[in-house]
Amino acid sequence: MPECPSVCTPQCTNCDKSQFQVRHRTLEKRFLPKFNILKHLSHDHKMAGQTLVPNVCSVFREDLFHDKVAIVTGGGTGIGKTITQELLHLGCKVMIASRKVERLKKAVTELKSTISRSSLADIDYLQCNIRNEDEVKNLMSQTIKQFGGINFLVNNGGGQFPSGAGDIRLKGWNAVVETNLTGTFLCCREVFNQWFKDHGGVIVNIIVDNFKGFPLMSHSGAARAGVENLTKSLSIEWAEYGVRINSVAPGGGIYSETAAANYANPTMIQSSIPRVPAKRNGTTEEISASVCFLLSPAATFISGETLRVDGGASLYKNKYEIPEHNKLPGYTWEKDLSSKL
Ligand SMILES: CCCCCCCCCCC/C=C/C(=O)SCCNC(=O)CCNC(=O)[C@H](O)C(C)(C)COP(=O)(O)OP(=O)(O)OC[C@H]1O[C@@H](n2cnc3c(N)ncnc32)[C@H](O)[C@@H]1OP(=O)(O)O
Ligand SMILES: NC(=O)C1=CN([C@@H]2O[C@H](COP(=O)(O)OP(=O)(O)OC[C@H]3O[C@@H](n4cnc5c(N)ncnc54)[C@H](OP(=O)(O)O)[C@@H]3O)[C@@H](O)[C@H]2O)C=CC1
Repeated sequence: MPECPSVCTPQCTNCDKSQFQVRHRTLEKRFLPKFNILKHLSHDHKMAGQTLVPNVCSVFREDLFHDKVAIVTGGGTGIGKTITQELLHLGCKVMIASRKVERLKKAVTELKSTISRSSLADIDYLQCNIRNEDEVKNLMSQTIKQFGGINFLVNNGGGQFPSGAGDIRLKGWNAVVETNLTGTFLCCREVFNQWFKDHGGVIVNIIVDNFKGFPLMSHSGAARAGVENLTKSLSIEWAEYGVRINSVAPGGGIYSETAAANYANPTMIQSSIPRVPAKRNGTTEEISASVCFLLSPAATFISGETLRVDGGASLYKNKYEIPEHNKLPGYTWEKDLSSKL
């Protein structure tokens, strides 16, 4: 066990681990190759009666976003939750939004307890299915009412299911496209119409590493390619209103329990490791840092861009193995003429 880098925090009331030890185990857990080992690490650690929330350790200065308001869709789980934690740590007020109220409530209770008394940070949640236009309109208007405006929108909510393209039913295709492309568009349009048009603001869209196609998730690959192009169009259309917009494309598999739970085989995300030059999955913290960078004044000259955060995976091997076959024969005039004889 390495030495605790910061002030030691209380012991867990269920076992004898310190908060730092638990944090260390949590990180270890992310990189275990065999998922079944997780059962040995799964009890809920409680510090002074509360479920443990790991310390945030941002590379950015603590007051960076102290006068800012952010909306993070899908902010109650996985990558979105880490982004929310880091924004709060940097003094931001954050509204998290998604479909499942229980998950949002739990995240708000956990994360509220991490905000120090001297901080201007605050967090609340709103139920919002980003596919529903009225709910998206309500998300923007309620956030403005509650926090006095909006500076940042992080379009993180999204997802898909794995399936060969030949088996995707229209309803499934529409569900994925409406979630990832239409949902992102609705959030962008509404934040622009209700606030950014008059006050400016910054948008970051979370997409995926689809740069070599996205086999077995073709619906999501197509929808996210749409978001990447939308990012470019809006960066031009809305520049004169003081709006910047960029995308972050996580790749190589970013481990979180909720992300893994979406796959029938929860080791699916780990299975991408051999195809990542960095030879590991990414962390939610690595995605969050990129998002905070793009939201920050360090990125005021960056707009319309997609930042790949993938340990080099998008430049390396495709995850899809093609079996040996002879179904795509070459064309020659000789063969063509002989077939006509
Ligand atoms: C097999 C190998 C694959 C390669 C794996 C590589 C892995 C490493 C790389 C990973 C990169 C990306 C990771 C992530 O994105 S992690 C985050 C994942 N999180 C989510 O995906 C959560 C959100 N997802 C969803 O909520 C849903 O998937 C969906 C977007 C579809 C939401 O739609 P809705 O709530 O409307 O869903 P419904 O359940 O009502 O379904 C509507 C129709 O969609 C079809 N469907 C849905 N699920 C499946 C499924 N599992 N299999 C097949 N079809 C599905 C179906 O037609 C549904 O309608 P019916 O039920 O009436 O038929
Ligand atoms: N983990 C990874 O390896 C990668 C993830 N990504 C993308 O990053 C984003 C976050 O994923 P991750 O944290 O890993 O996984 P999670 O499953 O934890 O996050 C998905 C989030 O999106 C929310 N969401 C889904 N559909 C909707 C909807 N219709 N309206 C509002 N919110 C919605 C979910 O909340 P709720 O269910 O409550 O609605 C959930 O909080 C996703 O867009 C994902 O596709 C991209 C590349 C790789």
